[in-house]
Amino acid sequence: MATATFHQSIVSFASPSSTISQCGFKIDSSLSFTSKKINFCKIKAMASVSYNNTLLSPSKTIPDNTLKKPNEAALILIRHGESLWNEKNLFTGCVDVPLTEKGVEEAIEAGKRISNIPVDVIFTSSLIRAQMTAMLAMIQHRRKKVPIILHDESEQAKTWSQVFSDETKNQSIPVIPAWQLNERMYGELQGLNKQETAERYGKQQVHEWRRSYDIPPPKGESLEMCAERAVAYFQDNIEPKLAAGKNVMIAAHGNSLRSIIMYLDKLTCQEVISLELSTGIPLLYIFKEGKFMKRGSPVGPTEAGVYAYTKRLAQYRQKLEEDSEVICS
Ligand SMILES: O=C(O)[C@@H](CO)OP(=O)(O)O
Repeated sequence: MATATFHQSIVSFASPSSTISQCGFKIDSSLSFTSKKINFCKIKAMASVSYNNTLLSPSKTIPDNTLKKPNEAALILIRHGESLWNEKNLFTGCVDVPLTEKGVEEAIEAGKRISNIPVDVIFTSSLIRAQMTAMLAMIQHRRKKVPIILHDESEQAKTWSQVFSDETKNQSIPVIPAWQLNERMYGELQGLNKQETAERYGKQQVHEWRRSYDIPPPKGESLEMCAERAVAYFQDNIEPKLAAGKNVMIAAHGNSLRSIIMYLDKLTCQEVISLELSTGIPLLYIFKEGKFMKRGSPVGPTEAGVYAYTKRLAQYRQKLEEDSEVICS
């Protein structure tokens, strides 16, 4: 399948897992998503209209790097490094667990791989494993700008975290946490061991909960429901930044990123099922003239291939264009 071939070198296997805490929404209200079926084909059409509109007024800011050209911006996606529950093979979802030592190393390694790619703004989920990953990765960056988490949960939080030097602000990168980028809420599976759950309910059932597009785990979110909030957030808050020429990094989770990649790569509901993301592997896209172009995953900061549009990717893109009529049900 095209998806599997394409992602061969940059993505891999499912990892372990997760509980409830800071999803930013209540289970009941999240379940109301089920009634609103997402139609990616429709979203795609709407998105290209808005890209075109936005690009009529190019960015006014002067880029401070060589990669950026008018109407062009880099987008880096990174799944958090291994978490303590990944290590224990527990369903994690929105439970807020930190990285393991290996996860810390993965984040640092990811940072080295992207250390030559400019980053103007960082979006993370509200979960610590994504935030740790973003911070550790940025410490490796060549520009040595300081990533600073923006706290806008209250007026006081905003006021008390103000910076009063323009020079210092210039040497900083805003980090915007958003619950919409959180991992898929795994409902009553959170905290359960994946292997034991498969033994109890059957491999097939657990595979369906984990990888089907529109079947939610008990009292949790399906990928479709996760996509509904993650893609909407991406369109409303991240695309405008890219259209304005800002280079963006997103540190998030296996499933919130799978849904965003589904949107960026125009994957069908069938194709996204076989898309797996490894922990701590950065993926680079170039946003240009209203389109997202996948550039692969930098193996090292100077890897030439990252900056070229490879034949394989071109063929994949062509196939996606040919298949663009596929309707997601
Ligand atoms: O447990 C989870 O939250 C996720 C990611 O680790 O697991 P899965 O691979 O089943 O999507």
